[in-house]
Amino acid sequence: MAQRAQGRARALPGLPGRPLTAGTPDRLRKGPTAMLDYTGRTAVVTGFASGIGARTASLLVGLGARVIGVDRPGAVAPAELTALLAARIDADLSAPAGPAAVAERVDGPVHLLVNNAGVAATRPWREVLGVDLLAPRDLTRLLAPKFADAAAVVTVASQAGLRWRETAARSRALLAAETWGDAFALAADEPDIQRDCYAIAKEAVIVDALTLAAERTVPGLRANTVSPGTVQTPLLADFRTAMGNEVVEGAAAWAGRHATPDDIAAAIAFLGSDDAAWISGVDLPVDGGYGALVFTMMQSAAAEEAAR
Ligand SMILES: NC(=O)c1ccc[n+]([C@@H]2O[C@H](COP(=O)([O-])OP(=O)(O)OC[C@H]3O[C@@H](n4cnc5c(N)ncnc54)[C@H](O)[C@@H]3O)[C@@H](O)[C@H]2O)c1
Repeated sequence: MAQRAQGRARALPGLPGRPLTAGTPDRLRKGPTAMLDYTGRTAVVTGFASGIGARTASLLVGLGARVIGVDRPGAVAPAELTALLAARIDADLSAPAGPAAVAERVDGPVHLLVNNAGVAATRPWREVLGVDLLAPRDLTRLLAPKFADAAAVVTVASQAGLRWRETAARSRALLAAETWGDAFALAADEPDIQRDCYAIAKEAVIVDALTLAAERTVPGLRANTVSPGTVQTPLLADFRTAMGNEVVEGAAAWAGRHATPDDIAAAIAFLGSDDAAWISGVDLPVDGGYGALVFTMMQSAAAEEAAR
């Protein structure tokens, strides 16, 4: 497998600051007993045309997977990456017909679904709730009949969803909405949801994975999320607009850099692999430790407050 991966490694058009390479990073090439063996596995990656999704798709191909890439109609993907895919499905995941079309067109069995497509709060709140929350929720369930016996879903959440434990009741209410219209109606009455739509969508996908793991709604499915801090992708410019440069650069200044798409793709590939067979219902922060810093700062602030 490692040899095959090595054979496929070649340069793809770059993402900011780093060439995109189809293949396995050196640190993952460990010979015939290598971890992360995706030989004979099929993975569906949404938002594959750019950033974290592009890197994840190329890494999974390098690890032996048959990868089906999903992105919006007209999304421009590196041609070399598209050539490595088993199939590309064009679907707009900002409307309920999107996940339904993907589930219909995917040919299974599917071993891994990576719900990665996402937009920032620079977009209208309905679009953010659709792409970042309702599409992953629906696609995971609609693909259920096509999942292999032991399958995994990894959804890309965010450090912005850090408060998911405190806000789980709101997340559950959104997740319980039968139709997208019902979810939008709920949000229409809550200015908070509209204002913080990105963070709220990410909190909810973490709670959704936890619920899938606990309730075994889709039998045999392991469900996990990864929560990146800031990542050097085209979306970072939108986060600068939505959150302000200071917030975006603050985390990177502390950690020494933004994450690269490689950092996130490696975590996704691990959680999706058989090597993570006993891991389900976990949100994995991939943020250089920044979340830990925020937690300890909050603890200190609470202790100071209590001492007053
Ligand atoms: N970049 C960061 O700093 C960061 C931080 C935390 C979490 N994330 C999350 O990582 C994921 C990937 O983001 P990225 O940074 O690689 O961004 P990106 O913009 O490079 O990639 C996002 C991909 O999603 C696709 N997409 C967007 N709307 C879609 C739609 N309606 N239908 C189908 N596909 C659609 C885009 O075409 C694109 O290919 C997102 O879920 C994002 O929220 C990113």
